[in-house]
Amino acid sequence: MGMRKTLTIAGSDSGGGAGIQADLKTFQERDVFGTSVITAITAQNTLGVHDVYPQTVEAVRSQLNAVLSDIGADSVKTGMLFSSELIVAVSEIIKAYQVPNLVIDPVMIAKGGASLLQKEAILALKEKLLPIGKVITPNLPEASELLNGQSIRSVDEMEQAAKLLHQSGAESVLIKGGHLEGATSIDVLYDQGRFYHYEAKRIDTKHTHGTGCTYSACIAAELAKGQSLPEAVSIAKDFITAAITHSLSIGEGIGPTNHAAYRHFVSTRI
Ligand SMILES: Nc1ncnc2c1ncn2[C@@H]1O[C@H](COP(=O)(O)OP(=O)(O)OP(=O)(O)O)[C@@H](O)[C@H]1O
Ligand SMILES: Cc1ncc(COP(=O)(O)O)c(N)n1
Repeated sequence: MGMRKTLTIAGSDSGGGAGIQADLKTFQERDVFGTSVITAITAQNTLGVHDVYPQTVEAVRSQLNAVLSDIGADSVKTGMLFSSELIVAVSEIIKAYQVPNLVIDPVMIAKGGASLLQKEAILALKEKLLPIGKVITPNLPEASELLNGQSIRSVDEMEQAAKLLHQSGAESVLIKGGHLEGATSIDVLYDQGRFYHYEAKRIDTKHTHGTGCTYSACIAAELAKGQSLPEAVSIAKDFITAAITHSLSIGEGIGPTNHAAYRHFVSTRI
């Protein structure tokens, strides 16, 4: 069969904890061959985003064509897409190459508050990308934004929101509960008419830079290897929980998660 391949289409985080860097580190840990298309360069560290340099549509198209015309992909994840013109270009090319297993992480705002997606791009995300995705993985503020500001404050409301996002065109929906309070952190998956809950002890740490990126990258890697979506999310939940448990105090601000933690402390199973 050969090695499975996963493509990330995302922004570069010079600080190494989120974006393209988190994705490629995760792919390596999960034993898939990682390729990348960079949508924007961020000058970023643990204290925040200093600058954002979006790439041109031509630059993004060219990278996508280079990867997909030769190497191909068994799955793909999108992270920071920044603008509606980049979303439209990415959607068209993914569709043209019929890339399977698209995981959409609808990255909108960095932990420090910097905008990673222009407000007017949300419509393009909903209309162009959502309908071709296998699963969308919003956190609570992102799910609210996609549902025109509807508040989500409990697991029941997460279930309702997941169903609504499915009705608006997403095949499956994983809403992440990292932003809820409580002793555990619960994520809700709505897949093929069923709800799945993924629960882990809430870890008391400020070092959570790149959690969403790492989680969706792991889901994409597992889908590339042929896991079902509920199983891929289950493995990714264990992977991200280990990465947060052993997160790194690097820099003065919000440190990155530890991508090697699952391999070191939980399992040698791939
Ligand atoms: N303190 C924590 N302890 C345990 N699990 C957590 C914690 N914070 C987040 N998680 C888990 O990490 C995963 C990512 O969730 P989160 O809601 O943080 O995503 P996100 O906000 O998109 O991440 P990012 O801020 O990187 O974009 C989810 O599985 C969530 O439950
Ligand atoms: C390039 C890029 N992509 C995504 C994130 C979100 O990650 P986080 O919310 O953990 O800062 C980020 N900060 N930078």
